[in-house]
Amino acid sequence: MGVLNVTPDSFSDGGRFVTRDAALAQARRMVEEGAGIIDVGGESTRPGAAPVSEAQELERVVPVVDAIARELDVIISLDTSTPAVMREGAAAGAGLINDVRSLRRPGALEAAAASGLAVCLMHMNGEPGVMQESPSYPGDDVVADVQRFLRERVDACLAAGITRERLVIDPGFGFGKTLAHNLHLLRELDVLAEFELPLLVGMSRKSMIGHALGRPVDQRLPAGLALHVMALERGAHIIRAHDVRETVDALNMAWAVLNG
Ligand SMILES: Nc1nc2[nH]c(SCCc3ccc(S(N)(=O)=O)cc3)nc2c(=O)[nH]1
Repeated sequence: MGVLNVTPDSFSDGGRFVTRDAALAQARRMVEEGAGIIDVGGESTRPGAAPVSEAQELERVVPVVDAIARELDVIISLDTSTPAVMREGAAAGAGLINDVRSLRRPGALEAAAASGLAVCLMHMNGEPGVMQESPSYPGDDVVADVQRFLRERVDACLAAGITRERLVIDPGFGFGKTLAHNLHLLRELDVLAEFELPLLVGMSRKSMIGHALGRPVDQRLPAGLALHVMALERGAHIIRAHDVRETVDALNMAWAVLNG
């Protein structure tokens, strides 16, 4: 899954792909590099990010989804929590709703159900504005909290008529988690196999690398590849990354080892 931020303030590539043509060119490049999904996000959900209006998010996302759907043969994912973006993005040709808030906003569950699209449910502790301010978990057991949260969100989707074959789950690395929480979560990632659902992870350029190695955002690729290979080994099916070419090679090499 290639990351396409169409926001001016994204944490690692803010402002580079705001124009529709620049976004389409980047999507084309990621598909050429081997991306099977393009994740289009119009709201930065990095820690401390400013909220974005519905109109702004629609204006950023929908034209880009439309342009990609017209030109490229790739699954388009909507990185959004906004019902109107889910509706308009689906109409424009998106195939997956990737909601970091797991359809908890008013109207989101209904909009996702009505869209017929696949849905990724992701664990987040708090909201982006405050989630990294001393994150904590009952009994300091982040894994149990992620399992409990995802079970609850899966049940909410099933109750709303979103069937299991449309669901993807994600532990939400970096969303209200300390370095220790993120490392523990990756070490035990295979417990999420209990859901028997596709597993998505995204650790590309995130602060867990900065905290562990002291690397700035633009020097986190090697460590990100290591983390994503470990996630593959522990059962991840979809890897969300900025650097598609390098990630595809690392994962294909690891896959060759694992499957002989
Ligand atoms: N399914 C899914 N969708 C995602 N969308 C994003 S945007 C990243 C926002 C961010 C940036 C930086 C940090 S930090 N504090 O770890 O550096 C946290 C969150 N990520 C994910 C992810 O993982 N899954």
